[in-house]
Parts: sequence; structure tokens; C-alpha cells
Amino acid sequence: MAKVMTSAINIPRLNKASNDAIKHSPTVEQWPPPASPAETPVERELRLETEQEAKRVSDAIDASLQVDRETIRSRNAHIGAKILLLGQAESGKSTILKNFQLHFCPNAFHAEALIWRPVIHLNLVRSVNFILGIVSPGNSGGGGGGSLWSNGGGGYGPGGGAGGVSGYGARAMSPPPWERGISDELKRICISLTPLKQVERSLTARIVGSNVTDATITSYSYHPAKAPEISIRSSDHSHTSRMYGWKSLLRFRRDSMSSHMSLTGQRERERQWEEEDSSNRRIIAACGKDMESLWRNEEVQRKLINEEISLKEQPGFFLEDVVRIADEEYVPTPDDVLRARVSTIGPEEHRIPIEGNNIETGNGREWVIYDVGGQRNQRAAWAQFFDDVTVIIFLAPISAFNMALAEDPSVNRLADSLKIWRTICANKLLANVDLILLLNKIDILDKQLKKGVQFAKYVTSYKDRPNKTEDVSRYLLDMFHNLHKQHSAKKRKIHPHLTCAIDTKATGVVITHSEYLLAFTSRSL
Ligand SMILES: Nc1nc2c(ncn2[C@@H]2O[C@H](COP(=O)(O)OP(=O)(O)OP(=O)(O)O)[C@@H](O)[C@H]2O)c(=O)[nH]1
Ligand SMILES: [Mg+2]
Repeated sequence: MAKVMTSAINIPRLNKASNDAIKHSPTVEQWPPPASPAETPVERELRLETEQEAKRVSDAIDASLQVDRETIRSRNAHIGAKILLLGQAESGKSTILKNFQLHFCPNAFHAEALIWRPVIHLNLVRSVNFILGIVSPGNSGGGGGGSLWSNGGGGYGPGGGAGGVSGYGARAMSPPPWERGISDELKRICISLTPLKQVERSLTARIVGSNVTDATITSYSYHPAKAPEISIRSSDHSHTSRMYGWKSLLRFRRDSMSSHMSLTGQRERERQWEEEDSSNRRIIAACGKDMESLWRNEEVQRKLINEEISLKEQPGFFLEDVVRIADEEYVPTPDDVLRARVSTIGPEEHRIPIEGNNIETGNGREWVIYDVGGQRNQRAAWAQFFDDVTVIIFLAPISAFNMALAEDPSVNRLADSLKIWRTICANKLLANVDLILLLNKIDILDKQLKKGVQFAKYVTSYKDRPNKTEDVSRYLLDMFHNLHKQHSAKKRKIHPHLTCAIDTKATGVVITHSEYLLAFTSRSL
């Protein structure tokens, strides 16, 4: 008798315990039951009735198992089925990928948590160095060009251009913060946090690679009014790198960096990294209290409000948890990993094996997910996946209605998302592909609207409709729906969700939906 499998999708099935009970019942094991040698007519009739009933039950079980087998077969058909994540930069593609990894490979995800520590530390110290930059009055109003902390080409100050990792702190055009009109306490904090500039340089070299090119620097430049950006170049632009977990992502980078080195040289580099890592962690731990004091400082908060900088809503913001994260023995939680920000450069193929040791948990199966960079200069690489993909998960960060693209300040991010969506819908190669549409960052949209940011000011067609999350998201959903209807190469249903990709529970629905589509779409059968 076939085994009954568990399944994440909602299909009718027998539960394993009851099936095992049936399997081990004497009626089933000794079928048909032997006739008694001295059977009376009444006993015979009773036996026949029993046999008939048992056969009826057995047939029903077999029919049910047949349904299960079919379902399992169709589910297994997603081996080879591929998911492509699309959307502009910072839309949440890599975050959705992390959700898939956490869902299907929780053990590996937890085991690799430490890999994310330098990234989270870098996110943290960049936020701190950003604040140290804006505390300097020379930054106000006109950008970071003349700031102590700027790199001459823009800097961390609001209104300035893109800030690279190198150079800031090097050219003082104006006196440092502690020589200006700030309190003695803030001066003390600023001075005590100066070692974090070196930590940032060291972590960036470790994560981005010491062979940082101009192209890479551009890619981790960031919008001046936001927290800084970092990126990992996964491979040569023209190729897709294959990843089995994040560990391999970092290992790949290291390998490519050190391919020209001898084995001894690579070991020496590793040893240096480990030493630097310990030293960075010690410095971060020593600065923990002052980082917290900086963040809670009233002068700092006032300055941020005056400059209209909302750091809290920026990707990779960890200052609220600074005490926990600065601890020398800090191990990132899954939530931290989901909130960590690294921009993707170059397409990546991620194979996510489904953990488990027997067929019931899907041993041997894997998800193939393509994650791509969303910046404009990355989008040409998307098309190579179009003729080979089963499901596209398209992410539109709907909180970005009042933001411009980092790579082109003249383009509104919502308009950009709508434009990409229209192009994807209209693409003939994708006519048979299932589209899951995620209107993402609903949590930030909600906060913005509650803060009083008027949606209609940026999307004038919204007119005088209520400035509420529910109404705004419904309106946006209609916009995306209509574009699909007008431009889709073929009539099809789209599968929309309002999401907060850093909320693992809520994102579970999207994963189940993807499973369902991969199991039941005609393409994957
Ligand atoms: N608050 C909030 N943050 C989110 C949400 N989705 C993603 N983020 C954060 O936004 C940042 C950017 O997300 P990513 O997944 O790196 O964006 P991406 O689309 O992969 O960006 P590129 O790789 O540059 O194309 C990360 O720090 C995430 O933690 C969300 O729904 N709510
Ligand atoms: Mg990404």
C-alpha cells in the first residue's frame, strides 16, 4: 500500500497516523480472511458482509491514495520549475528569496546566520557614520560636499550626492562637529565613535571585496537622504552564479577575489580576515553604549527631523537594536537576516533543497529561484531567464510613491515600478508565465500615511480619496490590474498579494501560493 505524504498545499488526503493504523490492521494484512472450516449459514452470511464492507473501505482508501499519488506527482513536477524574482532595486526580491530559504531550509538558514553578522554590523556602523556626518552643521541644506565626513564627491549629508565607502573623514573643509555648536555630551559621543569609520572601511573591504571597481562603487552609492548601500557582486555581470545558500555567495566572492593567490596566500588572507573580524567586533562592542546614546540624543533626533530624514524606515536600519547587535557574541536572528540590506549585482541562481530525510518531506527536491539586481543597469540581464521560467514573482514597493530612483533622481519609484510591470505583462515570451504580484512594504506605506504624508500629492489621479492604507493599496492594485489587462500578451489571471516581506508569517501565504501554482499550472504538469 502506498505511503501517504504530507503536503503544504491544501489537498484532500489521509493523515499518516490513520493510514498506518489501516495498514497494520489484521483485516488488511490477512486479506481475504480465511473461512472457518465449520461455518454455519448465518456465520457465512456475516463473513461475506464483513468482507464486502472491508473491500468497500479498502477501495475507498485506494481511490483516495490514487488522488494523493496524482497530487504528489504534480507537486514533484516543480522540480525543474523556476521562479524569477523581478522588481526595481530595494523592492524586496532578495528578502523574498530569504523567506523561501527560511521556509524550506530552516536548519541551513540558522546555521548560516553568522555569515550575515558582518553585513548587519556594516549596516549598523554606516547608519552611525551617516548620523555623525549630518551632526556636522556644514552638511545642512546643501549636501555633504564640504563636510568633514564627505568624500568630496557628495558624501553622507542630505542633499549631497552619492557617498562611497572610502575617503570620508579624509578632507576636512570645515571644523569637526565637536568644534561647533553642539553639546559637550554629543561632542564626547562623536569622538568616542570615531573608530567606527575604520570599522566601516574594513567591513566594506571584507564584504564588497578589496578589488572594488568604479562600477561597484556606483552600485553601492545611495540616495543622500537614506541609509547607505552596500552590494555584493556575485559574479561576472554576464553570467549567472549558482548559489547553495548565502555561505556560497560569500565564498564565491572570496574565491573570485583570491583565485590569483596561492593556497598559502588564501589561508593567510582568511587568517587576516578572522583577526580583523574579532577586532571589529571588539570595537563595535566597546562603542555599543555610545551608539545608543547617539541615536537617543535629542539634538540628533531634532537634526534628523529638520533634514526630513527618516532613518528608521530605511533598509538595513539596526540602531533600535544596537545594544543587542553590538554584543561581541551577537548571533543574528532570522528577523535580523531578513532586514539586512545588501544590493544584488548580477543574476544569481539559488537552489533551495527542501530539507528532510524521507520522501514525505520532499527529500531530493529543490526550488530554483533566480534573484536579479533591480537597478537600471542590471535589468538587461533579466531577459535571459524569460524563456525558461514558470512563475514570476514581481515586487513593487508601494511605500516608494514619494521617492525617486537612486540611480536617476528625476524618476519616481512608483512610476518606475508601473513601467517595468507593464513591460513584463506585454512580453510575448512571458505570455504563459504565471505572475504573482507583490505590492510590498505595506508596513512602511501604512506608517507614512499615518504620519500624514498625502498620497494624492504624489499620485494626483488619486484626488480626494481617503489617505488610508486600505484605500491607497486597493487603488494601486487596480492600477497594476488595469495595466495587466491592457497590455498582457494573453488573457490570464494575476495573483496579487499585499506584503511585508520582513514578516515571515505573512510571507508564508506567498510561498504556499507559489507552491500551489507550481504544482497545478498546466506548464508544470
Ligand atoms: N519594512 C520593510 N522592509 C522591507 C520589506 N521588504 C524588504 N525590506 C527591506 O528592504 C531592503 C531591500 O530589500 P532587498 O530584498 O535587498 O531588495 P532587492 O529588491 O533585492 O534589491 P536589489 O538587490 O538592489 O535589486 C532590505 O533591507 C529588506 O530588509 C518590507 O515589506 N517592509
Ligand atoms: Mg537583491
